Amino acid sequence: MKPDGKVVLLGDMNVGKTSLLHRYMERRFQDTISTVGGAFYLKQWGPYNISIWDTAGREQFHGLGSMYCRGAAAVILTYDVNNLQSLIELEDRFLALTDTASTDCIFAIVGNKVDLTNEYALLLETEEENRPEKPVTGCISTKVQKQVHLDDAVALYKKILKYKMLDEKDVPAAEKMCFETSAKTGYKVDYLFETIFDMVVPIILRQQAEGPLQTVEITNYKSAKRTKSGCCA
Ligand SMILES: Nc1nc2c(ncn2[C@@H]2O[C@H](COP(=O)(O)OP(=O)(O)OP(=O)(O)O)[C@@H](O)[C@H]2O)c(=O)[nH]1
Ligand SMILES: [Mg+2]
Repeated sequence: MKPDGKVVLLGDMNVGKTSLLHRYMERRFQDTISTVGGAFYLKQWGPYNISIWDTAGREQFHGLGSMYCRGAAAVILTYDVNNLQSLIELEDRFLALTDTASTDCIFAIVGNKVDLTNEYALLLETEEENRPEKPVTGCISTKVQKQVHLDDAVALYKKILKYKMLDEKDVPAAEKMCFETSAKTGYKVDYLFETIFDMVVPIILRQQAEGPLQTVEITNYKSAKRTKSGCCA
């Protein structure tokens, strides 16, 4: 079975791409090992099958990135809110990989590991209804000042629009496409993926109306046979 649409997670090593996807699909957080190559999950969304690709952030796998992005309907650019360099890398190293994505690809910018910051308690209070499954306890002494603020992500989003020569009027607003998450606690993880899936549906419809040419995916012919997740290291 061929997926109807494709979502790709990109970002530096250690920012938590695998953990985010794992949290969303498996509903838990556990130790990860640094990703080699790439792997994907299939998510049923209404009548559609969406493949969500987890990529390797390590430099030596960089060349694979544009292959994974081929025909993508959405790209989730992920950084670590406690690591400014990881945001800079998105612009310097990862943005160009999205040249192979679908022409109407949507972009989300995600700052992960927000649970480690001293702002997290406040975020929880103001987002009462989005509380994680389990309240976070302890570790207060290890909380740190956030290094990257939402404004920085919004600024990057605007740079992406420039790079893609898109008009702000024609795309979702920056504020809507910049997220802060915690794969560890689950904070905003469902919200992130489900917002993206909803936005991907019209792109799938458009891709299907235009025929398969634009979305041919060499990468998953073999592994797509598997129902849950595959690996093509
Ligand atoms: N506190 C905290 N730790 C996290 C979070 N997400 C991931 N981590 C930890 O950060 C480390 C890296 O997470 P991964 O999910 O493997 O990172 P990755 O982006 O997939 O890294 P590569 O596969 O090398 O590109 C692991 O030790 C995770 O347990 C989070 O939301 N909060
Ligand atoms: Mg990984």
